[in-house]
Amino acid sequence: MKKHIAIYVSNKDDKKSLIKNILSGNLIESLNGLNGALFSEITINKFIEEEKRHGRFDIATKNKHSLMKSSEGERKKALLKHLIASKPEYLVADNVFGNLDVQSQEEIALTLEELSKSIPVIQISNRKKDVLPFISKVYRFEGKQIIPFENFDNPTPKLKHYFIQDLPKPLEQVSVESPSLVKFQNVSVSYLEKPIIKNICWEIKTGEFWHLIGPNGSGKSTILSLISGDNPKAFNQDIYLFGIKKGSGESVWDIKKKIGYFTSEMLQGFKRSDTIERMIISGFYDSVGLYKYPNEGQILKAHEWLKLLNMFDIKNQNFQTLSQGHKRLVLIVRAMVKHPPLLILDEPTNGLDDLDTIIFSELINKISKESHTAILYVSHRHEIGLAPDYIYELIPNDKGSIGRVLK
Ligand SMILES: Nc1ncnc2c1ncn2[C@@H]1O[C@H](COP(=O)(O)OP(=O)(O)OP(=O)(O)O)[C@@H](O)[C@H]1O
Repeated sequence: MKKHIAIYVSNKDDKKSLIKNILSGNLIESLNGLNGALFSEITINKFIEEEKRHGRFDIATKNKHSLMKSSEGERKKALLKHLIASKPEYLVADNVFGNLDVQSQEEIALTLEELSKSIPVIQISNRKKDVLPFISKVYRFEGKQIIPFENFDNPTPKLKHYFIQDLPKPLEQVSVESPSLVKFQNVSVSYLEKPIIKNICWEIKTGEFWHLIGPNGSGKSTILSLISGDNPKAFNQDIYLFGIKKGSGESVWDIKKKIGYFTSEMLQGFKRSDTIERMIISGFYDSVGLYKYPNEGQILKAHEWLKLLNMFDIKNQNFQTLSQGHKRLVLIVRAMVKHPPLLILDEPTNGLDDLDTIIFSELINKISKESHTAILYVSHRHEIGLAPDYIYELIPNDKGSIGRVLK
């Protein structure tokens, strides 16, 4: 029998160096000299870069799309197939279930279990419940070594109120024409004759907290791009944003002013170095990075948010020195600092560890309770403790996904 292990990492650990050390054969002696493959978003991003820069399409998804045009789940499944075909001698599987719907999680777990019969699988996970059933031993990454994780089954300790202070009030209220922030009336989208969504009717009103769910490829990102992006498919559709019909004069820029946006993808390859304080202030200007001189009111407001995050004392520290979990909190506050009417969180907990997820949920619940901002949270995960008011579900269908309100 092969020895399959999991390495449980927190967001404070240097996962990249862990992966590098495993693949170089330095960390796990039995893998030394073997040819390993990496199943990770890191690998997907490398292939996407190849598509963009050199027009190389080494991996095609089930729908024969390039990775760039595929949904997150489609990319992941295609990558695993590609890696298995390359016959590696072991597999490092990182964040196995991130971005995957329930059915795809089961499929990938089965594929990995099958693979584990012929080669060793080294799983890297920051969620206890994600550890694969065939794994025989769990380790932690400490310093430059891995050590057995004693008491792995003990539950993550409960935190009591990480955020003590009230949510800072808005500096000035962003004005909207109507309490109806997003309204879709019979919206349908197809790509190259393939129907994606069909007759979607949905409304998000001021202050509401929505969770958008649906299997991989059901059209969640498509819906987001109709709201916040410049997806040309939005033309000639009955889409109303902040009370105004989309395409009737408001620029993408006008719309973006009213939306705070965070996706975990923002952290991938984000190299900009700026202080934590300046990162937050940049949220007043809808830019990542600060190119203007902020006024005193903005600086003081940013300080209130920094105090809420318990980061006031480190406000001049480089953003890049923060852990993955703390970087997320800063970027969510950056999206929220101007109290936008709508805050979009696209797969915000992908890659977040158990403890930081609890803190994330507390912040989002607090924003929902103590502000007028509506929240649109898009994720496959139902995080424990996170309390959306409503769930909107996309249900795949040959004629395009249909939608329904679940609660
Ligand atoms: N520009 C495009 N051209 C062609 N097809 C596209 C394009 N963008 C998206 N698609 C297809 O539309 C479908 C819906 O994709 P979308 O990304 O909206 O799904 P999703 O629900 O967000 O999936 P996931 O949970 O996997 O991220 C997918 O089959 C995808 O391949």
